[in-house]
Amino acid sequence: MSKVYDWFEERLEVQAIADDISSKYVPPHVNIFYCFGGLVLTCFLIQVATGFAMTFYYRPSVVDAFASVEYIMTSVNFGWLIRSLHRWSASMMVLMLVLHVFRVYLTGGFKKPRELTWVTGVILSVVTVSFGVTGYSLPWDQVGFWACKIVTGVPAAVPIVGPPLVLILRGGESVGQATLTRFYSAHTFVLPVAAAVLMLTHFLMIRKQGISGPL
Ligand code: HEM
Ligand code: HEM
Repeated sequence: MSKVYDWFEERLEVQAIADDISSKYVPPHVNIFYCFGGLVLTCFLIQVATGFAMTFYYRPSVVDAFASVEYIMTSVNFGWLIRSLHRWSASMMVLMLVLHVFRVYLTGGFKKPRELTWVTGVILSVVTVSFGVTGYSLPWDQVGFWACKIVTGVPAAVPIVGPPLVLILRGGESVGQATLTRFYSAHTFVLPVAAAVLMLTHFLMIRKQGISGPL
């Protein structure tokens, strides 16, 4: 065992990493409410795993989407469980996020020097809501279709930049295949990459500064 350790230590200086991890202690004022951020991350990881599993069967076409979700629910082994987990954990992620923001706000965790952690958090909350909005339309059922029509129409109220923004979101004048393709691409590629990068930044800053002090 020690030979294996020495081999890695000589090449990668693993002891320095172990020292860094084991030299940090949880301060006494940290209580159960400080778990909410980690719970948001846990929900996100469940979403990645169950969402990835569904991409094997889900078909992002206006003709096939609904039938493919029906197939996931009735024929795929444990498909009903995987989809239900995805649905429940999506709601839990938003709930944990709200509670996390309450904790940070009420303990003053956003104050100097943690402003940038708060800013990455604000962008993360927009990304999380966008996950929910795009995912909700993917089954292309009645609620999903009309939600998509309403949500993509909202920017039209903004002068000048609004109408072109609607075109970009819909991929055309009306909601159709181009819109579903865009929502699917956003839901399973653009947003996951954005979330991963933002979370890494969020965590690196928290790691560097340590948790905020007691009230
Ligand atoms: C996907 C979303 C998010 C994840 C995974 C996440 C994760 C975390 C984790 C694990 C911590 C460590 C302490 C704790 O858990 O309480 C933390 C701290 C923090 N988060 Fe988040 N967070 C997210 C969203 C947000 C949002 C929306 C905000 C604010 C608008 C925010 C602001 C902060 C700040 C300021 C800290 C440092 C607090 C301190 O040092 O006391 N985060 N976050
Ligand atoms: C890499 C990450 C993800 C992948 C690959 C993924 C994939 C999918 C797929 C294929 C569907 C269509 C199947 C269905 O409608 O049941 C879906 C639906 C959905 N997703 Fe995701 N997803 C991911 C992350 C997320 C996250 C983080 C959230 C929430 C904040 C979320 C919320 C939803 C919602 C609400 C639905 C609709 C569920 C339903 O009506 O059954 N997804 N996702």
